[in-house]
Amino acid sequence: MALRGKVALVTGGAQGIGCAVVESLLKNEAKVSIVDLNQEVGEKCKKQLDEQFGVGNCSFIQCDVTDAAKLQEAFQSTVDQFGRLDIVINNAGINNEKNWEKTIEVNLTSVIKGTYLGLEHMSKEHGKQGGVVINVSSMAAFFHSPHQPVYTATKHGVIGFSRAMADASEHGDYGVRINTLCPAFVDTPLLHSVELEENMGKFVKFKDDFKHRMRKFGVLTPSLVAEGMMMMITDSRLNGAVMKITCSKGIHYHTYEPLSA
Ligand SMILES: NC(=O)C1=CN([C@@H]2O[C@H](COP(=O)(O)OP(=O)(O)OC[C@H]3O[C@@H](n4cnc5c(N)ncnc54)[C@H](O)[C@@H]3O)[C@@H](O)[C@H]2O)C=CC1
Ligand SMILES: CCCCCC(=O)/C=C/[C@H]1[C@H](O)CC(=O)[C@@H]1CCCCCCC(=O)O
Repeated sequence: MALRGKVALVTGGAQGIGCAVVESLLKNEAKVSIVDLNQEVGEKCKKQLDEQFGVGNCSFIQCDVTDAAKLQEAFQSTVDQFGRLDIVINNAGINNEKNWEKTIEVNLTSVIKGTYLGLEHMSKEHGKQGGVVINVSSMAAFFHSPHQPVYTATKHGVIGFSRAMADASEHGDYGVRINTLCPAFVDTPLLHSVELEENMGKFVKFKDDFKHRMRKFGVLTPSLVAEGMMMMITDSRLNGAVMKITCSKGIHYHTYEPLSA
């Protein structure tokens, strides 16, 4: 599955799921722009990937995705450096019920902005060649919980927005596929935030329920999530798809009732 000649931008690409996806993209010969808030981790990630895949195949751009101007600059810098844009993965996300406004900004507002910026650089309505956008939601959009009310809301929103935009792209002949990824628990640093009062506020008292669900449902590896991501990137039939990844069923898709006439 060569992606030679294709260019990808991954937000939150410095660690966790994003880093696993960046590695998969590089393995398949894409060029990748890593966009992440964390300067130290991002530079370390790029150094490791340069050693593994050779210099010149990926770039790191330190950027807070909630800073609209910086995010726009990151997209433009990617196109300036690699000459085009074909794949956008809006992956950056946080889990903070105390600063819940920030959670909405990162997990939903910035996914919307990243999708629109992707269309600016990929859509046929802008004279571009087309492409694919993958927005990262969560199984929290299907199994709500008492300790992540705003995180849950943002992940519901990602699905609704992405499916509506997929329809808009089809009706508007944008040539851009827009799909959603919904992993269950994944073994990344984000998972540990549920233990912290600074993240969860008053909801931290529900952390035992969260940990019970982790034991019950299991914890995925970032590499399996990256495998699902690559499937949605390369399968040109998929637009408006909602991929679920769980320990019990692996990689599968949510099916929706067809719109009644
Ligand atoms: N870990 C899990 O159990 C699950 C995670 N997800 C989602 O997957 C996505 C990735 O999460 P993980 O890899 O687990 O988390 P992580 O915390 O390991 O990585 C997230 C990355 O996003 C970056 N980031 C955070 N805020 C940012 C901002 N404002 N601007 C730019 N970069 C920013 C961080 O620096 C970090 O490198 C998130 O959207 C998360 O909600 C979905 C389901 C399960
Ligand atoms: C706290 C940051 C990481 C959050 C990871 C995430 O998205 C968790 C979602 C759980 C939510 O908090 C409540 C749940 O039960 C969600 C996980 C649901 C997994 C269902 C698996 C079902 C199956 O295997 O059949």
